[in-house]
Amino acid sequence: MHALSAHLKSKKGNFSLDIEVDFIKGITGIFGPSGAGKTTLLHLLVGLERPDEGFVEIDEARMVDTSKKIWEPARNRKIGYVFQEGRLFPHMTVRKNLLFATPYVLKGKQVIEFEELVGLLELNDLLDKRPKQLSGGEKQRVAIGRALLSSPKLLLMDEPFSSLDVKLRRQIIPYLIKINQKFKIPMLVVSHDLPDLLSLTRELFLLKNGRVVGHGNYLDLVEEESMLDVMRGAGLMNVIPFKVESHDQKNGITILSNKDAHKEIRVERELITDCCLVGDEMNVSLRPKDIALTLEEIPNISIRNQLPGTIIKVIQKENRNYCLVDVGFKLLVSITHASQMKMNLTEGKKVWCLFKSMALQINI
Ligand SMILES: Nc1ncnc2c1ncn2[C@@H]1O[C@H](COP(=O)(O)OP(=O)(O)OP(=O)(O)O)[C@@H](O)[C@H]1O
Repeated sequence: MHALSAHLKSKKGNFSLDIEVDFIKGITGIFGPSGAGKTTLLHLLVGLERPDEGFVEIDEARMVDTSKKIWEPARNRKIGYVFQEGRLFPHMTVRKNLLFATPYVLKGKQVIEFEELVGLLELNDLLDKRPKQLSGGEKQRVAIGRALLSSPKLLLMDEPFSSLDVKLRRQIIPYLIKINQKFKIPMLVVSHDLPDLLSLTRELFLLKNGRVVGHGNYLDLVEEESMLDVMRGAGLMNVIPFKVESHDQKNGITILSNKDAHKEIRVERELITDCCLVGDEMNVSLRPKDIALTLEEIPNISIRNQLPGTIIKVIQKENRNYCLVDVGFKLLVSITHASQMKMNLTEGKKVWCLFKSMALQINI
């Protein structure tokens, strides 16, 4: 069963949108440069704009079909929508804002408990305040809570993290992942910040000029030169799932392991006992420019991580080249054109990827 299936066409001035989206479950990211049509797409799905042509189907039910003159208003679509700027009711307290959508939920059908949600989003101390007394980040947390309390079949979020500081992102991102896994609410998240989006999901739709130019797993998409171009300005990043294997207090390091890879891989990170226990799973970011390539392993060097791999793709850009290296999972490495020429880095070549333990950033 498809959570969402839609094909929409819309024209606004010089801008035309013609987009097909289809997904079943999990979290899907929508990434694209400013003006690509991300917000317009969400508006069309949720019912804030009418398409010139097309359909929207949620859990196999047609919400919009221009050929059959079907048009369900937003309130019937069972879509939770978190606006870019939150958009709370200014005259209501946080509690009333949160509870606003719940009367629509049939008794006994509500899947998300108010108390549990308030606790997880840290809204307890805010319940009696009004939106104007809240910071941007607090408003956003309330907006996310309100959307979830309507027990939607689908949750759409437009730049949900833009006003949150790093600490709150770290709290909310794992919560959204948990919500998605626990309540099976599929989510469509729009962002122009790639590292943020990749902390949530690697399943992406890439939008440009009102069209879908790519759809699939981030690491497969970066292999396509045209898609790499769409993503390049937005902070290309490796986001790798790891598990805390052990903490070595004596040497001040934490060992992380990745068992999703086609071979077991261990890396070292500076000790991270403050946030993570043995067994915890997390996404770890590693910037392509923080990885060096060598043609052999280097003993007696302070760089703690050296992973052998094979170059599967070389992408040449003006003054910066990219190598996609299979080390068990795919790593995107950025190198200068001069290094590529000097080391004769070509597809199929065996290399070692070197990165300092400090280059591994714990996202969540
Ligand atoms: N009412 C309108 N009339 C004419 N053009 C419009 C109108 N609203 C939006 N547009 C144009 O539609 C295009 C898509 O806008 P949209 O807000 O969907 O993009 P976006 O990808 O969400 O961008 P951003 O990341 O900057 O929010 C833009 O070129 C915008 O100028």
